[in-house]
Amino acid sequence: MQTAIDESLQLPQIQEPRNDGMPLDLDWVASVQANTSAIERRAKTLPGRRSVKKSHQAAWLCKAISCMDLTTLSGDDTEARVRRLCAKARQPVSPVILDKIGMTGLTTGAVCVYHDMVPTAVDALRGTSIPVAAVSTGFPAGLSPFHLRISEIGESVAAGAEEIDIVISRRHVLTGNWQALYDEMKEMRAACGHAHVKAILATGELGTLRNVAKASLVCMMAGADFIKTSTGKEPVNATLPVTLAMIRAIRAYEARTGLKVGYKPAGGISKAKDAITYLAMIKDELGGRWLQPDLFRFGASSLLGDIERQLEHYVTGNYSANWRHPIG
Ligand SMILES: O=C[C@H](O)COP(=O)(O)O
Repeated sequence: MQTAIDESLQLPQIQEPRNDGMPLDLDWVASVQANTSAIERRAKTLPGRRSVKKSHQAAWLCKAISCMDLTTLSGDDTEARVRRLCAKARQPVSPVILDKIGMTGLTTGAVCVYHDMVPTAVDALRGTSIPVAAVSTGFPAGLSPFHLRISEIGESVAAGAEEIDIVISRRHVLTGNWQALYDEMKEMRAACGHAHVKAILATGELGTLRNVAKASLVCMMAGADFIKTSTGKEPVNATLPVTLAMIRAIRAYEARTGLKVGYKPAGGISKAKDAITYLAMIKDELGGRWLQPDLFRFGASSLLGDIERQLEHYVTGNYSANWRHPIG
């Protein structure tokens, strides 16, 4: 039993130039449109458009794992929980199952934790190439004093985080203060240094898809390596319409600058079939190159459990109980 790896899932990873951003182009921002009803119509058709079965489905699910920021962001996180999460990131699926589908060396794309847990995660992932992502800048509201948000980034990087998920000030979007958003993002990107920065837009709090598209563009102009939908703490987190608005902004930015920016839907993605819908949408709208962990991540705390159940079903014909997958 071998996974039929679709060619697009296996593209050799080419090192992309980092997005260093560009001067803020307010005319471009002002011209951004988002046709909400057309986007919503298209998003509705997506779940039924592509049906992948059996070995192809197993391959797509392994791809989803390799592009996952396995996350714990709870007030009651402990070092022990983070160590268990990291063990899961190293070996996300039982070796017996992976052996049966002919897959080796599978890990998650990263582990994502609060700043306080970065040293524990770095220690637990030593000897692997799995990066630690830290949510910094007063996550999730992003309303702590700006100088503290900047120093939190520096501390997370010093503690070993290679990726920093920052939260933007939603009020800059809601008041149309694009200059303030650009300046804030640019300063945060500079504070990250060599660490890659994911800009969390908190799209559920931005009001309109047009705002989402504009905020995406401004963050990319200011040098975001990734744009990310949500903290997971807003009332509405990742959705397909928001994804379409954001990835079309990524496409427009690449067309204008030649630079590829990554995309991270996060919050509320917990089903394997939803993960496949997202991957298919990315492939359709941005192309197969984006189906690699340097350009695409799921931010998810419970998706891995459902993917494991589906892979186990593929191999054994039986579904395991949820309690057998307590982490991820
Ligand atoms: O960035 C990741 C999110 O906080 C995870 O959200 P989730 O717990 O709904 O999967």
